[in-house]
Amino acid sequence: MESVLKLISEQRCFDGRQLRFSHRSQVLDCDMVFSLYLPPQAVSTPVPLVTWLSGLTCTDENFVTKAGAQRYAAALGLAILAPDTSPRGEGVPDDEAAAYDLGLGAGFYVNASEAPWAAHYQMYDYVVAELPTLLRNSDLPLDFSRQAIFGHSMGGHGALIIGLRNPQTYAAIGAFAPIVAPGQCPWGTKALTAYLGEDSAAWRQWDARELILACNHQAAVPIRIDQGLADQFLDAQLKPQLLLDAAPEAYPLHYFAHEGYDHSYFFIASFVGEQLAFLNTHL
Ligand SMILES: N[C@@H](CCC(=O)N[C@@H](CSC=O)C(=O)NCC(=O)O)C(=O)O
Repeated sequence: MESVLKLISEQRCFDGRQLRFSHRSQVLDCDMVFSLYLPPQAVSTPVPLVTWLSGLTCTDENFVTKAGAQRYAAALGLAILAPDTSPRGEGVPDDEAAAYDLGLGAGFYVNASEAPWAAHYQMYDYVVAELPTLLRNSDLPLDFSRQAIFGHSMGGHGALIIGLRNPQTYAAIGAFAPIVAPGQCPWGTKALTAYLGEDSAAWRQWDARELILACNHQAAVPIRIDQGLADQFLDAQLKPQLLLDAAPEAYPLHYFAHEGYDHSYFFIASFVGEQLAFLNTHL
């Protein structure tokens, strides 16, 4: 049977393979592209899968080209899946003012319920269900019984909500400078209002702070957060203290604050090895 995943590029990297695929997405109703790093170990055995979610304005390529994660993934024997951050293409709506924080490049990893977004902006279902199913149905050497998820900023929010809502799938969560309470920051309230409507009760299932307040701590998924203290978005958008205050003392939430680091991929590249090592201890 012909694969629904079309390989569009392949590069050798740290003795593994950096791959890029295109495919039709049914849930997003558009064509999509994603990246997948396979470490050298994948030649002989299925490897654990770590999903990376990028932030506002990104495609699948920002992480692949800027984070320097492949060196660590190769050493640890981890595959890294990097999806895009929103649906794209003809007919997919964007913000009327083409703002960077809504619409294209800003899917927020939620399932939109409001027009005109709902027809395409179903990024939660895409990341949690459709993309893993496509990978399972391919012949790629991935071990789906060992998965973790991490991300940056909007993607850190995505990793937190997806990991917290699916403890049976993801063994650990990592986040760089995440939006921890989208219902309490300008980026989040703008996006959730557009995608989910004015009623903030509908936002709770998409808000990491609300999820950690409500979660069953017997099934707590370990979390590592890295946050730069020179991050330009720290006080207005990210507000990590809201999550730290909401989590019970016993929750396995490990928070690392880093003096002098900003919001950029230079920060991510500086600590991606530590994040992957943390995720790997739970796989
Ligand atoms: N253009 C905006 C800021 C956009 C930005 O900083 N995007 C970050 C993620 S922010 C949260 O989700 C990012 O990862 N950018 C891509 C990159 O390669 O750096 C502005 O100017 O304020």
